[in-house]
Amino acid sequence: MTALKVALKGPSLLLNPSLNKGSAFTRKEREEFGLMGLLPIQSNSLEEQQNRAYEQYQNHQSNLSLRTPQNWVLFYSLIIRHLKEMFPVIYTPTEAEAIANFSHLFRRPEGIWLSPSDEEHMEQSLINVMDGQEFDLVVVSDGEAILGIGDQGSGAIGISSAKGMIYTLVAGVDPARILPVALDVGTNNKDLLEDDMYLGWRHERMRGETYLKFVDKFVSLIRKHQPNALLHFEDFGVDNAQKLLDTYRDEHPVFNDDVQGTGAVTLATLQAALIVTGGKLSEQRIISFGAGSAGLGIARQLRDAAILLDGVSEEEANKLIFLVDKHGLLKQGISDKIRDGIDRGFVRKDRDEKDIGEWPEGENDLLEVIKRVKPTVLIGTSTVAGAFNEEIVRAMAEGTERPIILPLSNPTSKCEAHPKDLMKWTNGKALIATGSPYDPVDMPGSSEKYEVAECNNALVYPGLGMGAIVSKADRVTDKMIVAACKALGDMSPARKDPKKPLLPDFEDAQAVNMEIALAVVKAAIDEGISDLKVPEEDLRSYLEERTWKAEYAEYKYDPEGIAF
Ligand SMILES: NC(=O)C1=CN([C@@H]2O[C@H](COP(=O)(O)OP(=O)(O)OC[C@H]3O[C@@H](n4cnc5c(N)ncnc54)[C@H](O)[C@@H]3O)[C@@H](O)[C@H]2O)C=CC1
Ligand SMILES: CC(=O)C(=O)O
Ligand SMILES: [Mg+2]
Repeated sequence: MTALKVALKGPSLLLNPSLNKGSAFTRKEREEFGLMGLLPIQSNSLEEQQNRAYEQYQNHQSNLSLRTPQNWVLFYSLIIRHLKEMFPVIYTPTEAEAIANFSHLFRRPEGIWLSPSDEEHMEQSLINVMDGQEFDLVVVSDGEAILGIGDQGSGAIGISSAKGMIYTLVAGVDPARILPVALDVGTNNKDLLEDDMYLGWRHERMRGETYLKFVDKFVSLIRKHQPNALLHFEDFGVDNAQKLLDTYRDEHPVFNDDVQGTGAVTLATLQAALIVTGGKLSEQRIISFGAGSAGLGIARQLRDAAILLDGVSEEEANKLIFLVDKHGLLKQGISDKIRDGIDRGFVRKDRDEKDIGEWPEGENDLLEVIKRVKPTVLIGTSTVAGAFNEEIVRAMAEGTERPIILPLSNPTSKCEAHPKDLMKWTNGKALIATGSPYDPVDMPGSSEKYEVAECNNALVYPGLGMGAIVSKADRVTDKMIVAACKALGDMSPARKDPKKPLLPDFEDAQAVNMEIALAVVKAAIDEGISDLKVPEEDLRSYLEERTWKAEYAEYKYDPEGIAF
């Protein structure tokens, strides 16, 4: 193996998470890099370091200490070794707690914060953090709708970081080539504004034209300094998520995870469930409870898939979906309460399909909608914990043999239902997937346990993004997303055995995302938006060669070598 040329020495090397090996520096490296005396005398293997770190992790009072790692190889290799156990700690549900307490837990900076109060320094701030380096990926959040915990102001950096870490863990995007960004545009979260320790801009959240101009300046600077970087939008508020995606998606490779990633993972889940129940997508009656970024993203993805796969018209496809938000069913009679930006095609007529008939005047709640629609699929992205209660679920189970129920709100404390209750109330008939992880649950009438699939965009976006990065596609297109979706759906364990979970386990997330990335690269080439000239049979090894591995390289000092 050829040695890596490294330009940093002494404490600067130990403080650089990309190059730091901690106690794994060899005696030879310690002498060459001015590290003698800066580390205890023993030299460890990566495995020995992992064992120590795991012991510390197990003994630690709080899992929140896992933030801001000081040695990336150790950090990522440890999590990969215990993926299933540790994934929820760096992601949902623990990440929500870490973000909510961001200003209290803050120790070391990560990524970059950009704020309107320092707008004149925006370009220089980016130049400072980029330090002449090229990035493959920029993950940005403005913190308005973090998971289901709402406005978290400058704590947004936590979700940008976590989503970036998952790109590395699951798809092998080089962590040194990922830039997490928080757009600190103020907050309307009173608790934060009243907290003396709050580290963000103490200002009400910026809205309207000034907000859009600020974001536009940021996107223009990214396009200027990092013209090839994939721009991933995360946890923007519902009024901005789709708008920003529509504004930039034809200009630059951009991706909104809550809209597109959630749509993709949910479609893959549903396709697997339909193999078990034996129906076509276009024959379903689907209720999407919560019509925000995720709920609408899912509705659009399902509608588009019904058109593409089952050949139905757009009008027919729109009618498959019943959107229920906080004012009940979105129907003509409550038009004044329906947010701008919701596709009018999803708004139901006051007199609906034959067997549904006239909707009662006023607001029609979820129970009313369930009783009339007799849905086969119920999806939750409402952030309302326990919304799928016993009455609702039993009413659904009366109208369909195998109810497909997907309570997707995160973190666990916001989930619409606990899978064990769904199993109980449907007498073991429900097909379930959730947004956060759950332990297997009892199945009434069976000695076996039901493994609940985790229907979280993290199972699909890393491979999708990696595919976009490696193919150097100049946009992220619907066809690339459909390819990702299909690749994921094809790997569903339920396809082979209906008792198995609807999606592959997160334990297998790396292998799964390799297939997704491959499918996305092929789709980009087929669509003519990638100039990659690699024969199809070599694409897998091409992709593997570009996958970052959590392994140490041997170092050799060179003043012209790498320093980041
Ligand atoms: N499993 C997954 O992969 C994903 C899960 N999510 C989860 O979905 C939830 C929503 O996320 P976003 O769509 O980004 O947020 P959002 O704020 O854009 O949407 C939430 C929607 O729920 C509606 N809502 C609020 N109270 C309601 C009520 N009582 N009844 C019906 N609807 C109500 C809101 O009006 C809004 O339209 C969050 O918990 C988030 O963690 C989001 C993205 C991916
Ligand atoms: C999974 C995700 O993106 C969310 O809960 O917002
Ligand atoms: Mg999200």
